[in-house]
Amino acid sequence: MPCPTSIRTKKTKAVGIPTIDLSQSRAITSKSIVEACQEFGFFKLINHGVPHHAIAQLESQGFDFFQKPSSEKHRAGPPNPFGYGCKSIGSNGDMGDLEYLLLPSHNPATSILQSSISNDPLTFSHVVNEYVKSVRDLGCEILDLIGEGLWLPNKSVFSNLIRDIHSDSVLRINYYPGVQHIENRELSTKSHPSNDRIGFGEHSDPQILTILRANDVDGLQISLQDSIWVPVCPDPSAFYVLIGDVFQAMTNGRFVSVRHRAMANNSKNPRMSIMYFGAPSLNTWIAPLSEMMLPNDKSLYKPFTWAQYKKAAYSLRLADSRLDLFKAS
Ligand SMILES: O=C(O)CCC(=O)C(=O)O
Ligand SMILES: [Fe+2]
Repeated sequence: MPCPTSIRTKKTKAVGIPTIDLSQSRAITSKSIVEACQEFGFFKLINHGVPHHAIAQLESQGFDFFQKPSSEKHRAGPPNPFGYGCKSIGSNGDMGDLEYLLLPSHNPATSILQSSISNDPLTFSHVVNEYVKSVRDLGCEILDLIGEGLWLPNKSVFSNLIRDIHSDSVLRINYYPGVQHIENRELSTKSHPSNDRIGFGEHSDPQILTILRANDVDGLQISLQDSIWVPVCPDPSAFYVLIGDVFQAMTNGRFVSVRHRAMANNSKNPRMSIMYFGAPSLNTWIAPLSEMMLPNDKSLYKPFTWAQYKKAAYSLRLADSRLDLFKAS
């Protein structure tokens, strides 16, 4: 499916995927980010200020790891809670050819894990820390802009959640091998790769927000209110921001957590996406902010801690609407 130049909103006007240019004035960016979060729960970010070398070095470390023989990669797994995983062992609705690395974002990975991922664990750890710090700062900036755009008395109310040293944020690197690899394997089972295989099934991210960066290979698709899947053109110089379920709950449904999926890779080149999932600490209570409610508004969600949400969310199938579990009656 070719990348569209425009998508339809629920008001059925055709607009482009919202693009936020962080080099513009704060007043303009904060207003456009809030609009994008309300309408799509998704936007593209350009002029984001994350140094090119921080991205390039992590991408290169990722490729070095995923190109290792399978037996070596499995030494860094299973991802319990951090390390290497592959979807052939997943059973919650996602399928296809996907490998991944899950890494902590506040405390460095254990040295055992680092040395099972890289032959140069010190460099690996330095590269991951530099990337995480830059992207967390970017996440705080976006959340502060949202606080300003919503005219909140404390504009840092959201960013403080991911600044917290106990924040449960994580870094995930997904790897979708190129078609050559798939053909070799599938030929032996006499089937052929098709254009509609799913790499990572439909879902919304449970956290506050996700900051995603991918290389120049198609794959990511977002679903709009009318359930049409819209392919997102790859742009390795940009980041994509996805609103998660916790943000939808804190804004009492004013922001929407975007449903998305990644198609299996039909390109010759591997696809690599890197996600920073910004999350509160496990014992943070999540409930709609009073500032998000008009006097007669009812809270749409029952309060929950992030630990409760995580546990409940991961017990469901990936595609299920997990926030429904905490709908107020
Ligand atoms: O790999 C991608 O582009 C998306 C993956 C994703 O949605 C996730 O890891 O939550
Ligand atoms: Fe996701």
